[in-house]
This record gives sequence, structure tokens and C-alpha cells, in this order.
Amino acid sequence: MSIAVLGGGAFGTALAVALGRKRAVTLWARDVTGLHDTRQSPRLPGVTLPDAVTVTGDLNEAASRDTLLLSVPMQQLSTLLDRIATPLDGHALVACCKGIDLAEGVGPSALIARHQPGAVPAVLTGPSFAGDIARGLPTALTLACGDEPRGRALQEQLSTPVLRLYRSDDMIGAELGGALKNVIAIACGACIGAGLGDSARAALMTRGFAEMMRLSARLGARPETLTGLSGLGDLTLTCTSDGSRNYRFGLALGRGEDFDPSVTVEGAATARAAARLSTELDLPLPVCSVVADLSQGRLTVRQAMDTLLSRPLKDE
Ligand SMILES: NC(=O)C1=CN([C@@H]2O[C@H](COP(=O)(O)OP(=O)(O)OC[C@H]3O[C@@H](n4cnc5c(N)ncnc54)[C@H](OP(=O)(O)O)[C@@H]3O)[C@@H](O)[C@H]2O)C=CC1
Ligand SMILES: O=C(CO)COP(=O)(O)O
Repeated sequence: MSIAVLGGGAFGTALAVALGRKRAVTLWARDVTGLHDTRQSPRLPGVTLPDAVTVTGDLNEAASRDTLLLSVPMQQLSTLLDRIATPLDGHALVACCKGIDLAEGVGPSALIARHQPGAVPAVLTGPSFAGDIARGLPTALTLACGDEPRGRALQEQLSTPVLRLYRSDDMIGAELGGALKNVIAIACGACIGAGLGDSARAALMTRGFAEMMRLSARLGARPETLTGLSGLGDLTLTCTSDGSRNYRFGLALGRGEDFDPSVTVEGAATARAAARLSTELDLPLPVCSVVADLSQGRLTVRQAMDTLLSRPLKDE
């Protein structure tokens, strides 16, 4: 079973490095100049691709592999899938991006099913910084696939001695955990950046997690998926580490500082998608909604805090 990683950013490169330590891997990127010349991605400096990784700029050639790891930002997934000219019937298309598509209001597995109805969609997600994976540090992730035999095969194929995959068949739960934790991480970063304290952050993480559970349950996920690696696990990592870009974006908002717009911050678009779902489903998601406004400059951190604190008192 051959493997290609589609996307030469930090995460795609890290996955190619980790898997390339045990087998042949193809890495596709839309701009391969740097990868060819230096064997390093500018998005993950200091990490060199092993010899077993073949770099290509030919998307349809890479897409002929049996297993494709889709590692572009969520809002670019549709564009990437549009560019693949051939039907990928029977291929495993593993979403490694974390988010909700703003245009369609759905996660990656639904986008894959719409673009490639004959493919087997799967989701790889959980607490894992690209740098940690590339350095070979121990990491545990969720591999979710609705097709049990294919899910088991992917679990075997993509695990390494230090990258331990736990299998699930709940793709909706796995992808929503990964998508929504980024939104809560922005809120937590803003809280710390504005000097509101660790107690307030703990409150945001807990009430944010309640929103993750609420929306996921409404969309058909199982609660135990959200309490696993892809939900609570990744929420814990991303809300407490400045290794996270979403958290750092929030820190900058809280401090009133500029943030480099070229950095991938998945939670900003996902907050908007979640706020829309909140309205459409008549489901309260107050933290997601203030993050949507905050990241679009419609609220200050002080106003966001006042909005959350002035909500009517309620049962936990
Ligand atoms: N970094 C991490 O630690 C982790 C990231 N993820 C997830 O992985 C996904 C990708 O993030 P990450 O790799 O970190 O992001 P990066 O910003 O490091 O890289 C994004 C890459 O995607 C490429 N890209 C953007 N748009 C397109 C497109 N339309 N077609 C092809 N390539 C495109 C960019 O190319 P170019 O350089 O040419 O702009 C860039 O190489 C995100 O959803 C993220 O949440 C998941 C776990 C960990
Ligand atoms: O998803 C991640 C860790 O699991 C990476 O988080 P950031 O995208 O916030 O850097």
C-alpha cells in the first residue's frame, strides 16, 4: 500500500518525515522549489526529509498512491480536491486538516465524500505539534474511519514506534474535536494575553469544551470521541502551549499586537463557521461566537469578556 502526503507545510512535512523513517513516501507540494533544493520546508525549518521521501510537484501522479494524507489548511481542501482530475475510487483519503469549511459548513470527511464519492474518507487528528512529530517525540493520535477493515489497515500503515494511532469509527466526532479546540485556543490565548489569569483560562477551556460536546452531539458525534485524544487531548495541548499558532494568535489579540497574516490560524474561520451553525441550529455557542467576532475585529477582548460574563446565570 503506497502513501502520498499532499501539502508541503509544517504538518505535511512532519508526517512525511515520520513515515519516511520506515517506508517510501511521496510528498506533493504546490511549490517544490525549496523542498527539492534543500530537502526542507520553509514552514518547518531545520527538519530534513529522509531519503525515502520523494518530492513531486505533479499532483495527479501523487494522487495515484493508495493512501493520501491531505495536509493543506481546511479552507484550501476544496480547492485541492477540485484539482485532482481522476476519480480516486477505493483510495483512502485521510484528512489531516482541522476545521470546518466556511463555504459548505461541513468538515473534511464530508468534503471528501462530495468530491470523491468512491474514495474511503478517514480523519487523522489529535494532540501533535508538527515539530514534535518530525523530531520523533512520542505522539498519540486518533485515526477515524467509517469502514472498519480499512480503518484497521490505516492504523497499521500510519503508526510508527513513536506515533501511536488509536482507531475510531466516529469521523464526525474526531474532526469536530480537532476543529473546535482551535477556536477555544484563540479564546484562551486572548485571555492570557489580556492578563485575565489562569483561572479564567480554566473556565474558558471547560465551558468551551461544553460547547464542543454540545455541537458535536447535535451533529451526530459520540461523546467519548470528544473526551478522547481528538477532543479533550488536543484542547489541552492547544490551550496551554505557545507552540500553538491559534493560541499565539489569541495572545496577540489579547495584547493588542499585530499577528503575521501568513501564519495558518485555523480557528478564526472555524469560529465563524461554528457561529453560523449556532444560529442555524439554535444552539448556544457563546465562546465560539465571541471568538468569531474577536478574530474579525468586531469585538475587543474587554467586550468579549463582558459578553461572556453578562450572560444569565445557569445550571452547569
Ligand atoms: N502544524 C501543526 O503542528 C499541525 C497542523 N495540523 C493541521 O494541518 C493543516 C495544515 O497545517 P500546516 O501544515 O501546519 O500549515 P502550514 O501553514 O505550515 O502549511 C500550509 C501548507 O499548505 C499549502 N497550501 C495552502 N493552500 C494550498 C492549496 N490550495 N493547494 C496546495 N497547497 C496549499 C501551503 O503552501 P505555500 O507554502 O505555497 O503557501 C503550505 O505549504 C491544518 O489544518 C492544521 O490545523 C494538524 C496537526 C498539527
Ligand atoms: O493542531 C495542532 C496541535 O495538535 C497545532 O495547533 P496550531 O494549528 O494551533 O499550531
